[in-house]
Amino acid sequence: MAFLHLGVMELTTASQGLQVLVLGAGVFIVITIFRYFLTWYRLRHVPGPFLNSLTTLIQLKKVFDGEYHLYLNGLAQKYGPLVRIGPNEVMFSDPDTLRRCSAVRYEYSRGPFFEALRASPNKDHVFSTRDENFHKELRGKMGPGYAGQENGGFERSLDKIIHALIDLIERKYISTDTEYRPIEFSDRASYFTLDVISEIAYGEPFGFLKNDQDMFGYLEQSHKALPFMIVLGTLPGLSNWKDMWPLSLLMPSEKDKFGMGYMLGFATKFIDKRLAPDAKPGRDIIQSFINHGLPRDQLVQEITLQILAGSDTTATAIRMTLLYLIATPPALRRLVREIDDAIAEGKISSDKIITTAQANALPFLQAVVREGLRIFPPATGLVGKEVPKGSGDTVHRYYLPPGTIVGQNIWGICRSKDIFGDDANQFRPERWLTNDEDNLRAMADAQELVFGYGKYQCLGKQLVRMELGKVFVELLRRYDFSVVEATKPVSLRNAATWVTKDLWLKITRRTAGGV
Ligand code: HEM
Repeated sequence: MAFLHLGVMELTTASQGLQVLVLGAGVFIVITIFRYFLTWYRLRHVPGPFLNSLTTLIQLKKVFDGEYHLYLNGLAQKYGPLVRIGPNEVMFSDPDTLRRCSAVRYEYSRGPFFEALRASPNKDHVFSTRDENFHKELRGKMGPGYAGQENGGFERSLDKIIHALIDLIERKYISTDTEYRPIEFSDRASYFTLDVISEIAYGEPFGFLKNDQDMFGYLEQSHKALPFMIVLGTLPGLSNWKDMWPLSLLMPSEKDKFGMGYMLGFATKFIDKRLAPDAKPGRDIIQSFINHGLPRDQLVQEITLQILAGSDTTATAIRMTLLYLIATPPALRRLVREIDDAIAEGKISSDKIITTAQANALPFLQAVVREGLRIFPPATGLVGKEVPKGSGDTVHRYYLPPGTIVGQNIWGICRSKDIFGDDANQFRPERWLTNDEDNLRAMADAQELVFGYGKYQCLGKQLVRMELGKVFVELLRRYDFSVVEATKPVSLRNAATWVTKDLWLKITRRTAGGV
């Protein structure tokens, strides 16, 4: 009997346990639905596709489709200046709102997307941190290094790598009437920028150009890692998970023999050598960071970030501007004429790499650089900022409660007909030579936003300008370029950043005006 009684008691306890469990699950589901509803309700007045207001998965699909920039711009054209693109995300398409979100005085902060940019689990660099005070402190310490102060500037380093690029072309890729030697220029542009960054950071290039090879499988691995990064960047709630076990195992490690992990390991060894008690101080960007008090671990993160932030973006600017030039003969002819005339008049030395001061004095070259960055912004992500705590904000007459993520449609800004005229979709550097000061100011103010603005503005902007000013002159004074396959000159995918492949070019030596 006692045995039976015990059995009944156990059954009762088990069914009570089950009831508590079911009740708990029920409460959890109700709270989740309620919170979900509240999130949806907060932004119900902002126009946008209904499905987007329910889930971020729609965006995720569009990112994987590879034309995210066109999708976002299409939404802007359909729904207006402010569109709801996710449950807690809106997107704007005008310069004023972009400036507002990044200006010091408006106290917006970074949204969760930025955490996806971490190179190591739980370690932030200046581009990933969401702690506004830490971000400000880092920018203060690194600003002089990025500006090239204290290390004699970037001129010599850039010239060295431009020589390496020319040397590679001369060794392997000059076609003639009798020899056909096409070059896949997309990767070579990345090799160039990766060597620039390593030369500037470590005083030695990685050797991509010298070896004409994807060193440590860096490009291959970053292309493979892209889907993972896309998911993390688009579903920001997941960003923190990747820093936890077991997902943290997928993150680059200093022990890796290839890819970003190898770069991390390389940076660590380099910094340890530099910080050793008997080490001689260098004259480079890292020494500037050290002099301004950046500790060892932070140095490793920042130096790795330079590669992440500065290589593919600048390579996109180089490869796509060159492609637009090839496809626009009047602009190409005018640029080549400007270069040839400058050489003939002694404004550019005939046997040395053009200096930045000389490049800055060539108006059409500067117009080409601006136009290339405008027509094809290298970084097209939303880089969403968060509406400050307190009373929220009002954008385009829509109230946005605190915590709303506000993303930018930089593609739309750069292709705006209101700002750039009816031919905004055409590559036309001549637009920058207008005498209309007001129009020029408005265009320049909008185009500059490809580098962000204010407290978040790109720290590599000055270096990029120098690279672009030099590289086009040094290529075009020597060579003619043509595409190999006119019906599909390049393979492009946009996933907030660009994945570019198969830009096959034929390079021939110029017969006149070269050095
Ligand atoms: C054409 C090339 C480039 C473009 C278009 C570009 C664009 C951008 C953009 C849009 C941002 C983010 C702004 C925001 O959050 O609102 C950014 C941030 C940043 N970029 Fe660049 N970038 C380029 C090249 C470089 C290079 C060469 C470097 C370094 C060597 C670099 C270093 C950085 C850093 C460190 C940040 C973070 C700034 C901060 O957190 O305050 N970038 N860049």
